This record gives sequence, structure tokens and C-alpha cells, in this order.
Amino acid sequence: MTAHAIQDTAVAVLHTAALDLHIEGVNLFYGTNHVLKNVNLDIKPGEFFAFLGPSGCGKTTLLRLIAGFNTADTGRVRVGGRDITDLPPWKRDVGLVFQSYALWPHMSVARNVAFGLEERGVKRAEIQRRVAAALEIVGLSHLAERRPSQLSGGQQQRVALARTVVIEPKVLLLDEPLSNLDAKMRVQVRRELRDLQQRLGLTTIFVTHDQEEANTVCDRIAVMNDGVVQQVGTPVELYERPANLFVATFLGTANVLEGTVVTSGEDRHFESLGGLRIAIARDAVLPAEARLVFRPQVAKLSKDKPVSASAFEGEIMRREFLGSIIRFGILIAGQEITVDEVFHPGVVEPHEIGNRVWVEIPASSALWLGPGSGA
Ligand SMILES: Nc1ncnc2c1ncn2[C@@H]1O[C@H](COP(=O)(O)OP(=O)(O)OP(=O)(O)O)[C@@H](O)[C@H]1O
Repeated sequence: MTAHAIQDTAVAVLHTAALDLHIEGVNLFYGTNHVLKNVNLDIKPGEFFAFLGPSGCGKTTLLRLIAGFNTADTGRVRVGGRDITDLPPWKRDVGLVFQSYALWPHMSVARNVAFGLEERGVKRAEIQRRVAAALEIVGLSHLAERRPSQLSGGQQQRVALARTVVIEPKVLLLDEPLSNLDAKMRVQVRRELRDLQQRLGLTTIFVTHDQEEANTVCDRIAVMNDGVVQQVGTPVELYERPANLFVATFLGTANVLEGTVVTSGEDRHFESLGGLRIAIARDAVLPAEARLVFRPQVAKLSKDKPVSASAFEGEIMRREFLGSIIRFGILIAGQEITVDEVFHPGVVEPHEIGNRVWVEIPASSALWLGPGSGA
């Protein structure tokens, strides 16, 4: 049998379900601090969903609220049509994997995984069957007798996961599960997580402040800031059509030019505060006070002046080698514009710090956001 076939047999031992999860009108205060502000989310059955946002935006508070460790001042939480708002944590059938893993140091891996089942009074033979299956799923059967201190960080993380899935939760909640791992391990473990989630088919919520992690692992993301869900979408939707400036700048790098849309006779253009004039289509529906937002890869860099009327001369202030791309910071009309160029190995890169260059800003690939579109 292949490794995947063995794991599929193990998955069949654990009873998992794919349920929808709804959060409706949730507000939560810590004293006078309004931490969650009218949160509404519809998470689909079997979806891998992320809460993404900067430190302190309320991600963990919302996750713990679903688990039953926090109480909302208003609002409801429903899983598979069942209202769990008023249930204590142990009656919710929700599995929470903590950032710290919280493994018992004096117990073997197998005992750590069995612990929750023993607490629930599950019969011995059933415990053995389910622990064996859970360890098989996370690929740790051969380390069942080790202590947590004898495992790598990635292995400890897998024990924490096995310990949670063994109780057959209806929803899996992961609180920054990769933050204790080094960069290389994080990439490997996040792939394993995605694979495991797909096999189990469990509705899963992943809390992270790392957009790359959310983008690579999750089906959809709720971007949060200051207790407010800013936007919900797939990684590509959020990147291509951010609802506001916060989402545009939190997911990837974005250049933002503030300015005004000017129409005079046949001519219509955007004039930035720094004085850059960019031609725009006459029929484009835009607010008078606008923000032009564009990604570093849509701007074009050249040594010589291009024919485009939306090209501007500036000086290279910054040059960062990022592997597949080189990222330039170019000072134009008092503002640094970020431009990415693909790095071609073996080809001499023509642009150096201090050089004068031209940057073409294609208005057709830019996003337009209104003045009240978030900080
Ligand atoms: N037990 C508590 N009592 C009072 N305030 C709290 C408590 N827990 C969290 N907070 C506050 O609530 C806000 C949200 O915290 P939360 O931990 O949910 O943020 P987070 O987005 O998960 O941040 P991080 O990524 O740093 O974990 C913060 O301002 C935090 O200081």
C-alpha cells in the first residue's frame, strides 16, 4: 500500500464531517475596549478559511469565541445549523490547536494523543484504534513512545494536530500553528496541513498574521483590522480587487498615489499630489478625489524615455534582490515608487542605485479607490 492509501484507511477510522459555520452580528468588549465589531461570516462546509490581520486586530479573540473560551456581548455562532453560542467549550465539538501546542511533557506522544479520549471516558480498544489512526494520519506512528522534548518543532506540531483530530471535532481551529517553526519547516508543515485538511474534509479556520501563509493554504480569507472584517474573498480576489486601502496594502506591496481626477474638454487625467499627470479613459467612473493604486509588477522600468504619456523620470534610491525579482525604489515627484523587475540569471542587470530611469504607470492596470477607503 502507498503512504496515501494507508492514510486514507486511517482517515476512515475517524468520523469527520464537513459543516458550515456562521457568525452573526458578533460584538465583544474587553472592558471599554471594543475588540470585535459587528462580525458576520459565512464559512462553507469543508472550507479552509483564514482570519488574517495585524497583531491585535482580534483574530485570536474571534477564534476563541468560536471555541467557547470567550463570550460575545451580542451575536450568535452556528455550526451545521446548531446554535452553539451558549454551550461551554467541551460541548461544542470544536478542536482548537494552540500556538504553543500545549503538550504534556511527561507523557509519551501516544498518551498525549489519547488524553482527550480518556477524559471523555472512551473505551480502551476504541482509544487505541483512534490514536493509532490519528498518528498514522500525521505520519508519527513510529514515534508514538517518544516524549515531546525528543521531537522537532514540526513533529510536536503534528502531535498537537493528532491530539485534536482524534476527538473527531466538527470544526478545526488553528491558532498561528506554524509560528514556532523556522522558515523552511513552515513551508513544509503548511503543505502537510493543507493535505491533511483535504483528506479529513474538516471545516478549518486558520489564524495568521502572515499573508503568504493564508494565501498558500486557505480557500478564502477574512482580512481583519481593528476588530472589523474588511473583506472576505479568495487570495486572488483580495489581491486583484481589494475593497479598500487597508486590504490593498496588507496583501502584497502596493503603490498608492493620492490625487484628483481632472476633466477639461476632451482631456481627462489624474493629477497626483506630487504633480504626476496620468491619462485616464473618458468614460471611467471615478470619484473626484481618488487614489490610484498599482502593484510593483505592473509598472515598467526603462533607461530611455518611452512613448507613453504616463511615464515619469526618477532616481533609483533602493535596489533589493529577492531571488526571482529585483525590487526597485524610485523617487518620482517626492514619492518613492516600488517597481519589480524579473531577475534573469546570467543577464547583467542594467539599473543601479543613483541612476536616472523612466517608470511607466499603466492606468489601465491600476485600481482606483475613493478617499474614504480605509487607512
Ligand atoms: N483577556 C484580555 N483582556 C483584555 N484585553 C484583551 C484580552 N485579550 C486580548 N485583548 C485585547 O484585545 C485585542 C485583540 O487581541 P487578539 O489577541 O484577539 O488579537 P490578535 O489579532 O489575535 O493578535 P496577535 O496576532 O498578536 O495574537 C487586543 O487589543 C488585545 O490587547
